[in-house]
Parts: sequence; C-alpha cells; structure tokens
Amino acid sequence: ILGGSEAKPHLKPYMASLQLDGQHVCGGFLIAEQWVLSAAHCTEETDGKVFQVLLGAHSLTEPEPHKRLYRVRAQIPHPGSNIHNNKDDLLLLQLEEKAELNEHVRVLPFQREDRDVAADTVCEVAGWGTISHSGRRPNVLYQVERPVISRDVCNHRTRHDHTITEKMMCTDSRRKDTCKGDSGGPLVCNGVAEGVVTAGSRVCGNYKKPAIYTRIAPYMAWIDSVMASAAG
Ligand SMILES: CC(C)CC(=O)Nc1cccc(-c2cccc(CN)c2)c1
Repeated sequence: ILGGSEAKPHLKPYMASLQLDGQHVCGGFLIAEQWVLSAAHCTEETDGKVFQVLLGAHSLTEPEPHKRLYRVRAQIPHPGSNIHNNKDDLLLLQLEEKAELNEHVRVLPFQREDRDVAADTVCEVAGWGTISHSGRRPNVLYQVERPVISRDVCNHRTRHDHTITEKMMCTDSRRKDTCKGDSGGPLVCNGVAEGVVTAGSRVCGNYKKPAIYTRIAPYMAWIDSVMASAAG
C-alpha cells in the first residue's frame, strides 16, 4: 500500500496473508469459515507450492494472541485466469479446517448484485504489500482510502486503453495506491467487498495507471459452486 497508513489493529478481521515458507506473498480475505478469496496471479512465482494462510494478524512477525496459520486443503484458480492478462484473476483457497471465528477473525460479505459501484465512491483497501517505491515491505497491515473511477476514464487510451472489462473496476492511483503484495486483498465499499486487487500494469502510485480490481459480483455463481462442491 503506497501513501496509506497503518491499519487499526484487528479492525479488518477478514484480512488474510498468503504465505510461502513464512513469507507474505499476497493478500486475501475470508469469505466463509473454510474459504479465502485471493488473486490467481499470486500463484505465478510459487512453482506449484501450496500457500499457508495467516488469519487474525496485524503484525506479520510479532506474536499476537489470535494469529493463526492455516494449512490449505485446495487452491482453485478461476478456469479463465492466465498469466497473459488480468482476466478472471481469482483464486479460492479451502482451508484444511474451518477457521476459528472471533473478534479478530471474521468473514467479510461480498457484493452479490452485479451493478457498478458509482464513480467517486470512496472505498478502502488494505494489505501487507510494499509501502514505498523502493519496495519496503511493512511488518504490519496498512490501509488506504481510494475513490472509484469510471470504467470509461479507466479505459482511456492514456490509461488502461480499453482493457478494463465489465468484470473489472478501477480506483484512482495518484500517490495513494495498491502495490506488490497487495494483490488478492478486498476493495471494501460501504462495508462490502466489491473487488479483489489485481496487479494490472504492475506499476504503483502512477495516476496514468489506475489500480484495477476484479469485481466479485459477476463471479458469485462460480464462487458458490466451488464452495458447494467441495463442502463436507
Ligand atoms: C507473484 C506476484 C506477487 C507477482 C506480482 O504481482 N508482482 C507485482 C510487481 C509490481 C507491482 C504489483 C502490483 C500489485 C498490485 C497492484 C498493483 C498496481 N497498483 C501492482 C505486482
């Protein structure tokens, strides 16, 4: 997160850190007791290894009473996701067991009505991604508020040049932005997860490259069917 601030500890109890060998790789969030939603491109540099999921954390390194690392039973990328574009950039992770829910670990509802969030709506995004252009990685969760920009503005030739589909949305990226390691985290508007951070052009804090999110509502049927099929 660039240009943001340290999140108030445990005010985002749905946040997950996807880790490999104890290292934070991407964000994610709890959508059900045994399910985390993240971004498919987070598996790009993992050469087939399975993530572990840290829940209930504020600090990645300090001991915290409600922090718990969960093993993952299954990682299911959306069938349409690929490394060449940002399409269908979603990843479902089934935890080995149901997460123990409490004040610090909670499910975040996602938007089920497939309607665009109005431009200028101020949403918030959080993550343990880089907090400086030099790539400094934080120890604690950061957050930033960002206004939604219209798909037309985001698709302008000088911005993302008509690559933003109706299953994506954008927020302004001038100074305050998402960055490496924030992928997979939720864009929360009025208390509801509307989008999932995707890397897009993989630049940060450049107003010419607005932040891109995979909208969740269009994927409701896929999410529900995967969770239903693996249930039990
Ligand atoms: C395996 C993955 C972690 C590789 C990866 O994603 N790299 C990478 C590098 C630079 C910027 C970003 C990035 C992420 C989220 C949002 C944005 C744009 N605001 C950029 C992402």
